[in-house]
Formats: sequence, C-alpha cells, structure tokens
Amino acid sequence: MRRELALHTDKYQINMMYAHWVNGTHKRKAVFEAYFRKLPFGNGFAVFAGLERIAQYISDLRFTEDDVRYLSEQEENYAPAFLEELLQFHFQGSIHSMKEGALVFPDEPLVRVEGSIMEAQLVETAILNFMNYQTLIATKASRIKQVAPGDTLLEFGTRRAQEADAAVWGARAAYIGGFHATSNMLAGRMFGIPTKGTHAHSWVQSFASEQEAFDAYAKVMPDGVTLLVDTFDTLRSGVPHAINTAKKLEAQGKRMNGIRLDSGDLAYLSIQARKMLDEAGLDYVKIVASNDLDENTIMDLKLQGAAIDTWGVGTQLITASDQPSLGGVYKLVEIESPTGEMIPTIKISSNPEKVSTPGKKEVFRIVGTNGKAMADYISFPEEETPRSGGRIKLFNPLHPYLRKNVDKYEALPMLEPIFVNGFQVYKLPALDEIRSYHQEQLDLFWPEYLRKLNPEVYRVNLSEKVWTRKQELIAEHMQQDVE
Ligand SMILES: Nc1ncnc2c1ncn2[C@@H]1O[C@H](COP(=O)(O)OP(=O)(O)OP(=O)(O)O)[C@@H](O)[C@H]1O
Ligand SMILES: O=P(O)(O)OC[C@H]1O[C@H](OP(=O)(O)OP(=O)(O)O)[C@H](O)[C@@H]1O
Ligand SMILES: O=C(O)c1cccnc1
Repeated sequence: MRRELALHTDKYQINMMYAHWVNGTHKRKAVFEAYFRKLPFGNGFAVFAGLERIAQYISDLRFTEDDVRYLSEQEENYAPAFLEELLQFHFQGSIHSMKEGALVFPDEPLVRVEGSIMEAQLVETAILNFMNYQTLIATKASRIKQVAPGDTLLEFGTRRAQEADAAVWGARAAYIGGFHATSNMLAGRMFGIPTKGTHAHSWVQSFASEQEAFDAYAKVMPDGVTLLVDTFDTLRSGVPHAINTAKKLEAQGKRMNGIRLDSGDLAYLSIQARKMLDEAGLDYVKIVASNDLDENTIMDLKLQGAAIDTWGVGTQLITASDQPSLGGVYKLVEIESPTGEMIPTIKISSNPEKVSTPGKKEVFRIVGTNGKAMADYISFPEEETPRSGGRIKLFNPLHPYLRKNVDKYEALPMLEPIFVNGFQVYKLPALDEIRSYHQEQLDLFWPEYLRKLNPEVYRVNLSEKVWTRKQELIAEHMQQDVE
C-alpha cells in the first residue's frame, strides 16, 4: 500500500531514461499506448480496471532522497547531475484512458501516455502492472457474475492472493465486476466496499460442542449470523445444530441469516439442507457455499439444482487461476523527430497479430440505432470525428476484405482525458458509479458477445487512414530490410 512508487519500475526504464539524458534526447515527445492482444479466459470482452491506482501513482510520482541515494549505488554509475534532476522530477505529460468498468477488447488503446520520452518510459511498468492485474480480476469477476446473476457474490480471496496489494485491489476489481461484498476489511475501509463475514472451522473447534459454538456466536452477533455447518457432519450435526440456534433466536424475536457449506457435494448438501431448514419453518435462512468455486463449478452446481443463494469465491477469482496474467503491453506509437514533427513508429513481428499499429489513436464505440454496439473504431485524432449521420467504413484490420459501410450510428468516444500536461483533470468516480457504468456497458452488447463459452468476436476496426498508415510503415520497413 506504499505510495512512494517511483522505483516500482524495471531497471531498464531507468537505464533508458539515463541513456536518453546522456544522449540529449530525453525531452523528445513520445506517445505510448497500452493494450492487450488476447482476451483472457476465452471471454468475449474484458472489464477495464486499474485507473484509480494509475491516477494515484502518477499524481504521487516523485523520487525521494532515499530513492536517489539507492540509485547512486547502482553499478551503472548514473551521473550526479542526472540524479539531481530526478529529485525535481514529476509527471508533466498527458494521459487518456478507458473508464473503469468499460468493456474493452484486444488491440485497442486502453491507456495512452503522451509526454517526454523519459517520463513516458518510466511509467510503463507500473501502468501495465496495475492495468493487467485489475483488468484480469474484474473480467474474472464479471464471468462469475454472469453464471449467477441473481445471487449474492462474496469475495473471499485475501488469504490465497498473491500478497497484500493483490488482495486489496483485487477485491476492488471484483466489486467493479459485479461482486457484492468482500471479506477484506482494509479493502472495505479504503474503497467503501461492503464487507461480510461468517466464521471459520476454528470457532467450532474451540468449543466443547458444535451447539455451544453456534449459540455463542449467534448471541454475540444476533443480527444476521451465518453459521458454518460442515466442521463434523453437515447433515447429521451442522444443520440440525444450526436449526436449534435459529429457533432459539426466533424465540427472542431474531432471525438467523444463513448457514455456510464448505465441503462435500455442494449440490446434494444444499438441497438436503434446504429441505431441513424449510421443514423447520426456516425458509428465510439462506445457504452460502464456498470451497474452491469458480464460474464453471457454480454453473454446474446450478444445473444440478443446488439450493445455494450466496457464493463465497476466493482462490480461483483473486489469482485468476486459469489465466494468471492478462499480457497487456505498452508500445511506442509516435516519437518526435529531431526537427520537431511527430513521427509514427511501428514494431514489426513475424506474427501479424503482434505488429503494432502506428500513430496516436482515438477509440470510438459505434452504437447502432437499436442501442447496441456494432464495433469499436480506431482513428487518428486529426481525422474527422465519426458522428451520427456520417458514413464510416468498418473493416477488419487482419482481414480487410471483411468490410461494411455504416450510416446510422452514434460514436461514443472511449478514451477520457485523465491528466493534461501533468494536471489531473479527471475526477475519479465513486465505486458505485463505476459499477453502474459497467452495467450500462454490458447493456450495450448483444448476449452473443457476452456469453461465457465461445462468444462471438466483437470487431475492433481501424479507420482507413490508420490502416493505410500501418501498411505504408510495414512496406517501408520491408524496404529497409532489403537495402
Ligand atoms: N455437486 C458438485 N458438482 C461439481 N463440483 C462440486 C460439487 N460439489 C462440490 N464441488 C466442487 O468440487 C471440489 C471438491 O474439492 P475437494 O475434494 O477438495 O472437496 P471436499 O470434499 O470439500 O474436501 P475438503 O474437505 O478437503 O475440502 C470443490 O471445488 C467444490 O467446489
Ligand atoms: O476456497 P476458496 O474459494 O479459496 O474460498 C476461501 C476458503 O477459505 C476458507 O478456507 P480455509 O480452509 O482457509 O479456512 P477455514 O478453516 O475457515 O475453512 C473458506 O472456508 C473457504 O473454503
Ligand atoms: O467469512 C467467511 O466465511 C470467509 C472469509 C474468508 C475466507 N473464507 C471464508
């Protein structure tokens, strides 16, 4: 949770900053764009998250005396004048970004950084670190939400997360993706996420009997206690004891909130427990389940008719265990020439999907008259903004023969200005606004794009100018190879 993060970068960034400084090129203007190439989990979309952390990082970005002392001890022998300059450093560039909660797609800029090459290079590592992790977890959460849209989802991952920052920012990302609460109290305090908790097996084990343990817990927490019923035998001991406790609460005019199942066959046990609770007149008592759940087990349990109202999801969500990294990259798309013009740059690869798209770009979401998104459209800022009524040509950059003209549409600009010349111009929205925005974003898309398995591929199209510029630069580089 440390806020002094200037050294939260790779050494090569500092070395490139230094080399530019020695070379006298450090003030050259540069534009970088962060994007990912492949959607995680076989999903049809990703949920952008990480902007709040990025904005905090950029605002606070300073090298302390200690940082600079540490740098002075490095084998690179950075010149004292360079280190002096680092003490004065603060971010003076501009950043545009997708809003948190936005549905985002491969190969479109999610964060665009413009500034001196020195500052834009420094921030690569941290921006990717925040964006890659938080976007991944928000996307995983959104997938889980999709299979249990009407149920309550609790984030339980902290103990199995990849350390503290991942737990806390992961809890926030899960909330953006549609979870309802977290067990992490620090995340609750920092972000205002609702917090929830039941109890551990140790609570039951620390008493002479399960009944005593349940009664004691209910007494202390009369409002909405949830009892863990699988410490000894779920149906023979746990559920009957929980029913006894609920009855005692009823006698005092109080209500038990739920029971939690944490092992065994969750479908069978939940169905049986539901029957037992209902027969005891406790139809209001909810059933919470946990135990290594993810979207696949939850979907399967629902297909089996499991009587589960609330899902506690830990490890699989917070570690995105089926795909532990998003793989987002940060590429230089424009650099100032020695004569002061901005020149588009390209990164060539033998894999066509990895060839970067040159030039500083804007992203528009093209929405039809039916209110549904048709494609995203990437153009240069100097191109005329696509607008309602105008005609645009949509074609697939990898398969340019797949094209269609669209006349009636609304073009929603997706990249928001966050920093302009070092000043934060974007007011970070409250978390609940981000959640609502995420819901609005989901509503823009046909279900074909949102389904969990084999979703339709949503198109990200280049304007003709962007596409042509890319082909020209590829051709130029091939020419250089020949020469
Ligand atoms: N009916 C079911 N259908 C599909 N998966 C289930 C069902 N019931 C439970 N599961 C899942 O199967 C896995 C069972 O794992 P495991 O064998 O570790 O559970 P367990 O019986 O609870 O053992 P333990 O007591 O060690 O936790 C968990 O991921 C759980 O969520
Ligand atoms: O399975 P996950 O999705 O990761 O969810 C979190 C798990 O953490 C707890 O188990 P743990 O054994 O750590 O503690 P306990 O003794 O309280 O059960 C809890 O009971 C869940 O099973
Ligand atoms: O409150 C719970 O039940 C809980 C919290 C964290 C991890 N497992 C369960």
